[in-house]
Amino acid sequence: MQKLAYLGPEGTFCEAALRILAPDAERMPCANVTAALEAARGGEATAAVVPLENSVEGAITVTLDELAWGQPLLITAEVLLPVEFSLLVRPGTGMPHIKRLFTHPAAITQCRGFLARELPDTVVIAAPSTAAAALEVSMPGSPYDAAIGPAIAGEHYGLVELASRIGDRDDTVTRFVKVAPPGALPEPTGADRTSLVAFLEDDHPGALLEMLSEFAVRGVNLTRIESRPTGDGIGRYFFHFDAEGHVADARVGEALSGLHRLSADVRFLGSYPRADHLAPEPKKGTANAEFAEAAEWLTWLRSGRL
Ligand SMILES: O=C(O)C(=O)Cc1ccccc1
Repeated sequence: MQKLAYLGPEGTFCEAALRILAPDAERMPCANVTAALEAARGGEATAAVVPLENSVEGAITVTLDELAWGQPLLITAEVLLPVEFSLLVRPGTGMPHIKRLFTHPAAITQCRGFLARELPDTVVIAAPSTAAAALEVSMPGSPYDAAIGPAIAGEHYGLVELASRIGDRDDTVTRFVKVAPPGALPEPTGADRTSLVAFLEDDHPGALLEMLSEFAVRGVNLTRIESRPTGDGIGRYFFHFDAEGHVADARVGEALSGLHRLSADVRFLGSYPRADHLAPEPKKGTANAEFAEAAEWLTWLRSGRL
């Protein structure tokens, strides 16, 4: 049976995502994203499930950075989870009692409107996860008066739901990914996504444009692009790309070869089925059969037997 490390403790959104991806897996809750990924790297877990991006706030940067550095891991699956936030308190706590609130930074940014409107004077403190915050608030003598998290975390830790659906938008979706040590890639399904990281070999005008052109000229659509600091000083960045298609697709494979020619430092983060099952229609001239036909034509030219 597979054992999946995830951002714990019990009751996180991450656990809900894991249950969708692998209902029968053994679960290994971890204190943070780094620990979950380390468990997958070290073999204590088969794989890890971690949050990657959010439809309102964008990237979960700790995940992007952890995947870019250290021992390589490959994304093998993704899931899109609608997230609903609840305000969770110990029984007997009312709104006026909430002086200190504890929750995950992604929940803080997605409940900004509610916090400004209903709890303008409350001090908001970042927690390792929503369920870690709920667990902490449930402790007698906790320095925190409330948590924001999934209703299920409130139930699990004996808290009361003082308000529900407090997110700024009620259609917020978080994308979680399953990552495993390098191994066989998931088969192409026709509706896939490929993730990678590219470091600039030398900084010059148009360096990013050159990278983007590798995708553009082959009709590969990007679904996410992110720049992250390398840590080597102000102005030094590397890039995350999510592209439509599978590395087994000629257009994606050729775009990756093109990137490799531009920069020796390209980290492949996997090709895996899209959770939304959207299968893009390849642009004219970029289908696998068209690449194969063009390669045959080139072989013929090179043979000189015109
Ligand atoms: O803390 C959690 O429950 C998580 O899974 C991370 C998170 C927090 C807020 C929105 C989406 C994911």
